[in-house]
Amino acid sequence: MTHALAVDRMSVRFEDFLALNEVSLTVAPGESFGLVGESGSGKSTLLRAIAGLNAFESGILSIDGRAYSDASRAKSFYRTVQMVFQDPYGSLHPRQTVDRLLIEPLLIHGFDDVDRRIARALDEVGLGSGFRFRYSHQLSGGQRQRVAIARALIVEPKILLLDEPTSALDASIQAEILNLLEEMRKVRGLTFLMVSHDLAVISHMCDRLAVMRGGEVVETLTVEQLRRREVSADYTRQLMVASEGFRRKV
Ligand SMILES: Nc1ncnc2c1ncn2[C@@H]1O[C@H](COP(=O)(O)OP(=O)(O)OP(=O)(O)O)[C@@H](O)[C@H]1O
Repeated sequence: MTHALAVDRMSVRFEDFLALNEVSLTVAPGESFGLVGESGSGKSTLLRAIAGLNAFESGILSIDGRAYSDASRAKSFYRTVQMVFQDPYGSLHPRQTVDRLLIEPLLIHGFDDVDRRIARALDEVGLGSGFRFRYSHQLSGGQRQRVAIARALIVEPKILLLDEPTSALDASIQAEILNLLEEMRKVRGLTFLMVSHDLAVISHMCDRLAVMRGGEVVETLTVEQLRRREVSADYTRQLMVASEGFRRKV
């Protein structure tokens, strides 16, 4: 089977600092794969390197069996792979209308039938056409993240890279956005690679996960193994205890 996404011994260096050290993982078509680990462990760096936002100094990235060896990405790459960032306030220009934000990727990728696609995208993310000519700064955090998801999905990608897509949102809104993403994945048969610091979110959303520490993958396991506590690395156990301790306090 061809993997939707495969990373083979990928390393990323920022000057003297090795932020990613020979990281390997594979994600099957339609799978949802999680990345967890303490702050600074390299989760975002991995996503950004896949998206071409950071160069990687060695290793191979394959998407649908096609290999990429550096940061250069053809436009067609972004029709297949889209990224949704943590902070919808930072990722969407505040002085642009929703219409403009959605039209841009359609024009870049040469789509026609723009009006119909925008209407459909807004319906799909639960906003509706009433939002089309609103400015991004007039929207709530949850509404902005819906626009960011619509913007990513409007070019009909196969893979979504999700970098803490709900952690900047209120707890009540987080579940709505996670449910929307899960619904989109099912309806469109998408593949997810998703970063979260929250093991409960990963366990709800993902099939498998990799635990990262210090720029390396400590272990890869299924969510079922995580639930049954069949983990082999002490570090994964520490993460589980930390997240349960936090949950008991709230
Ligand atoms: N552009 C950069 N220049 C220099 N160092 C960087 C750069 N981007 C990330 N780093 C460093 O690389 C390491 C990994 O950062 P990264 O953002 O990938 O961690 P993370 O696991 O996503 O953390 P968090 O959960 O806090 O977002 C950190 O030590 C960070 O300071």
